[in-house]
Amino acid sequence: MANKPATAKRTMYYGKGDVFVYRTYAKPLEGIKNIPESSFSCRSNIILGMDIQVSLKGEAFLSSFTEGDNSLIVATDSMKNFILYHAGEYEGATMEGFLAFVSEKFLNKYSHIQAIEMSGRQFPFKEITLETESGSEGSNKVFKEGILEKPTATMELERGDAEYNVASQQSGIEELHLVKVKGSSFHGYIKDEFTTLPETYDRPLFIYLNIYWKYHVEGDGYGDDPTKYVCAEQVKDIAQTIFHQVDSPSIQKLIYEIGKRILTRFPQLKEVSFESNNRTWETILDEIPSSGEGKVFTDPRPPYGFQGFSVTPEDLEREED
Ligand SMILES: O=c1[nH]c(=O)c2[nH]c(=O)[nH]c2[nH]1
Repeated sequence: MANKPATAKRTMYYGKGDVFVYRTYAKPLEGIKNIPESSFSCRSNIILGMDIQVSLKGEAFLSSFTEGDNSLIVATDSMKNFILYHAGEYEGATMEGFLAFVSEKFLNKYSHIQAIEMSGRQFPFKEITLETESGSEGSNKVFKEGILEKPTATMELERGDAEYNVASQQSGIEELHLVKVKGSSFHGYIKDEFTTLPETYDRPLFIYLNIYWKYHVEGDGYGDDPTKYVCAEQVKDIAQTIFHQVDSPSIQKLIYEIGKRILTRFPQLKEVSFESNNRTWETILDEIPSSGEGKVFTDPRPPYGFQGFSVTPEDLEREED
């Protein structure tokens, strides 16, 4: 009889999302490398705020799906408690470090878990500024929420024969919304019977940007050695600086330039990747006679365009040659 084809590994996981963790007075993140594009130097971590997601994987969970046998189920409610309890135990300074710490604790505690995937979005609380007789200074007690862009992290830890292995790891910053009112163009694209878009030599380029990065050595992303840690705030500042400096012919070229600068500043990274959206405003009035360069725009109508691209150190080497 012919051999049966090997059955593909089935999808199977369960977990908890939106585990909101607010840890106060975590260890400050200090001693990061300074870069020319950013004045960012420290996260006080007076509030380390995170929205965490956890998924557990393993063959041991099969009977819970097929038989309704819950005897090996860690209730997702207990997962939430586990994460919150360990937020008090964590002695490090980064969300990446916290995810790694909790993942390891889960695998230690429940030997039937084969792999655990955790991800998080950080809420950057910013201290409010107080005006005093000697100038303005930051409050160390009152913080405001509401900055759009958020640092992210995701990792998967697998149980190996002798040790735990990091199956994947990525850090990022999401929801960076940037508009450049002049100095961007888009022309030279295919013109055929489907083309209605006029060429532009100076468009108001509005982009939504998510940027992600991976380390050569996963542990560098935990922040235990702050000189190796890449801060989302610095990556954001690089993206903003390049957007200001480069008169881009397209979003494609713009994100490539941002990626190269990030890899130049942080050689500990093996990849930077992008998801970008084009939200360029629609021009209503191209000229306002009384207002010099003034124009009037409105939000674009759907649909929107997008790009995905990753940049690696080989791109830097190729350009050096
Ligand atoms: O930067 C851009 N890249 C494109 O591929 C594209 N396509 C389009 O219609 N507008 C733009 N802008």
